[in-house]
Amino acid sequence: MSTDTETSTAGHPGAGAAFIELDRLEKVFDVRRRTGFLRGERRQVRAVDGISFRVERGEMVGYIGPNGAGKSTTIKMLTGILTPSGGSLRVAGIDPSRERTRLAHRIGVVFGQRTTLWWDLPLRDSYRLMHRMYRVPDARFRANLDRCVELLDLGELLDVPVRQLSLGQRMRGDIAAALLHDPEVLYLDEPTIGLDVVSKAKVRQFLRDLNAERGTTVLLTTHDLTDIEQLCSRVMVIDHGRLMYDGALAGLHEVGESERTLVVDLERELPPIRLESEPSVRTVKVEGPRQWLAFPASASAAPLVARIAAEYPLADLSVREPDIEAVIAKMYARERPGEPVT
Ligand SMILES: Nc1ncnc2c1ncn2[C@@H]1O[C@H](COP(=O)(O)OP(=O)(O)OP(=O)(O)O)[C@@H](O)[C@H]1O
Repeated sequence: MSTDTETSTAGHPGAGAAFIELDRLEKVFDVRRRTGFLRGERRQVRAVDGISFRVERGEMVGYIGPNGAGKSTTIKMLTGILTPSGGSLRVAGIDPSRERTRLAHRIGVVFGQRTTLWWDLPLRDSYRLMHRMYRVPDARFRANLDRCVELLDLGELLDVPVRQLSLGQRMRGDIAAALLHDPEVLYLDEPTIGLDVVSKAKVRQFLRDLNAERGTTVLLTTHDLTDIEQLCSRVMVIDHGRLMYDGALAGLHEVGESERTLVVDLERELPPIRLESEPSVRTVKVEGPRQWLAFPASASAAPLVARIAAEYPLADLSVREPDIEAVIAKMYARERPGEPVT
């Protein structure tokens, strides 16, 4: 880990500054649009519109919102790729856009949709290049690589060119690449997108262990609320560049009145399920022996499943999580647009 003196004071709760600190951060893009021959108009897009928050060292925080909400723009400013138009920003006491190279040694980034690996090289060679680029001491590099190879199950893949890897294999390869230089903070942009259930579970378990064992701070962007549920004690929701909510996931479900759906397969076609003891449960759709029941996302599915199993001939069932867009749409319906809910 780094011996930088700034971090030793900046990272501790109560010592004044948080590990990541945004104060009324803004990013405005100038966009030109052609409206006709030799004619165009200029427009400003406020991608990030006065966002303030603090993240303490070792926190795992979800950063979610619909498409175009401003998540990637925030992460790009946190890494120093983009310079803010207004407000201020510090990561480990460093201003990212001014000292991007110094910060690069202390952060790791994974973009689910793009790879930082060399397409034509085997994973092993990409890692060797990163070893040189980040000037990681040999012993530390080997220890980090061995650990990632073991926990992310990369042993068989090290000599395979990146372009031949499946999406899940490539994602695990990218996560390892982001961690070889021992970053103190990891930004993950959709790390489980397109992965199957087994790969998702593997990635989530790895991130949990990383956070518990090394205290790595994690900021996670995802459209999958299960990622947040399983990894983050705190979630921030943004929309139209503004912070709409900052708190526990359960609180978000309450504020958004979001619902999960229980998909029930009965052994035969029956009238819509009615549970006298569960007034908050509604049967929203029936198709042959399959029925869809909506229930509050903040409630546990277990008692509901037990009731159905006791009263109906149950063949199979599954639970569907609400999607982020639906949760936020409901938040909008209740709150005035643009105002943080907490
Ligand atoms: N380089 C750019 N030039 C102009 N506008 C941009 C640029 N980058 C982003 N934007 C705009 O800023 C807004 C926020 O985009 P951003 O990529 O941060 O959203 P996002 O929350 O990451 O969305 P997604 O979930 O789709 O990745 C959008 O309206 C987008 O069109």
